[in-house]
This record gives sequence, structure tokens and C-alpha cells, in this order.
Amino acid sequence: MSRNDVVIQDNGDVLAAATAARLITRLVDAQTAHGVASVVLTGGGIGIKVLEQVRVSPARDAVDWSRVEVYWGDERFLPDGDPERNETQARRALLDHVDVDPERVHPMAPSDGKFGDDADEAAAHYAEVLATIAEGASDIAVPSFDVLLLGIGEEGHTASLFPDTPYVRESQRTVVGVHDCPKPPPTRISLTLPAIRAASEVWLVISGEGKAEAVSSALAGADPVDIPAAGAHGREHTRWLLDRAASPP
Ligand SMILES: O=C1O[C@H](COP(=O)(O)O)[C@@H](O)[C@H](O)[C@H]1O
Repeated sequence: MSRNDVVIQDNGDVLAAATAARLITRLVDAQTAHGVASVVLTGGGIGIKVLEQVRVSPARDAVDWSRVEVYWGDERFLPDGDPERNETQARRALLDHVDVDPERVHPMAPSDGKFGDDADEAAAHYAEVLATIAEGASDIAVPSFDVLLLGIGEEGHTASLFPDTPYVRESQRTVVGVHDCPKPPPTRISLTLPAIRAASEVWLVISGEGKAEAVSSALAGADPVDIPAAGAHGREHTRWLLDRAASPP
């Protein structure tokens, strides 16, 4: 039976620091249990702040970063090194500062990489990468991620799955090229809801009053087609990690 928790912190700074502490512990526990831990990163303001808090925590050295597999839940399809790419931001916030094994860091392709500007090809390739690493722990061809971080948008999008799009309805593919996004940049790559649901734990980390209505709808059981975040669940645990401003009234 999967658990669902809501934890509310006073403000975004406390939320970021508390989530960083929780993430360090989760990675250490996963390494203790099975040697190599896996994490799926998110972009967005609070998601990157969490990584910065991991970086400045003395406890970060409790993690053996060379035994962490790093993935992304979504990416803004922009040139390599673009400051708006989730990968660029995650590297600056944390990955450039810890001893990760480059072979275990799995960014989604940039728009000037080997797939050129073909986001669908880049997404199909990422699906192959995930399928190759998958241990067959679940029915779907992605690794059983130990922890998958997500943010949400004011309209309820999560990863790059926006409301009422073919992408949030996707039931077969694990990774999709996403086009005509309402939030820039318009082209993205995203895990789908079935891939997200393969994670052992899903943590939705959410800050700011602009998100409160979407959070409230998701927790009330909205249709994921309308509020994509409502469809994000972990196999074992789903944690809604909120600041007070983002909490339902
Ligand atoms: O564009 C994106 O936005 C969402 C939420 O970002 P925020 O800054 O409003 O918190 C994020 O979850 C997603 O990964 C990112 O690509």
C-alpha cells in the first residue's frame, strides 16, 4: 500500500533546507540497502534551491556521490550549457561540487546535440537509456528510482506535462518530446506519468502562494488531465513537501 504524506514548512528557505536533509538521508539509506542510489532531479526555483542546500550541508559527505545515478524528470530543450536548462542549473547548484561519476549522470539531450532540434528523437533516446539501465523491477522499462523530485506550476503542470495535452494522457511511452508548451521554452522533454509512477518515492516540492490552488485540487483528487501533478505517485511513498504559502487553505 502506497503512503501519502503532506508536510508543511514555514517558508521556502526552511522547505529547501528540510528537503535537502531528507534527500541526503534517502540517498544514504538507499546506498546502505542496495549499494547504488538513484535520484531523478527537477528544475524550477525550489527544486534548484534544494540542490543548493544539499551542497552547503556538511551532511552531504555522508553520501557516496560516486554511487548515485542521476536522472532528470524533464528538460527544457535548449542548447548545451544554456542557463535555462535544468541540467545546467543542477550542475551549478550541486553536481559540479560533488564527486559524481560522469557515467552515472544521465542528462536529457540538448537542442544542439546529436539529435539536433528533434526533441522526439532525443526523448526516444532517453527512453532507451532508461530501458537499458532498468532492472526489470517493474512492468515499465525504467529503473525503479529511489526518489523522484518534482515541482509544479501554477496551472498544475509537473515535470513538463501540462494540462489537457496528449503528453499527460500518454500511457505507453516513458519519455516524450513536448511541444507548444504554455510556459517557455515551448519545446521540452519529459518523463510521462507511467514512468514517474515507477519511482519508489515521489516528492512534490512546492513553494509559493501561486501554487496553492493547484496543490489543493491535486490533493482533493483532481483528474490528472486537468492537474497533471495529481497523477504523480510513488510506488511506496508520495510526499507533498510544501511551504505554508503553497498549502491548501
Ligand atoms: O519549467 C519548469 O517548471 C516547473 C516548476 O518551476 P517553478 O520555478 O515554478 O517551481 C519545474 O517543476 C520543471 O522541472 C521545470 O522544467
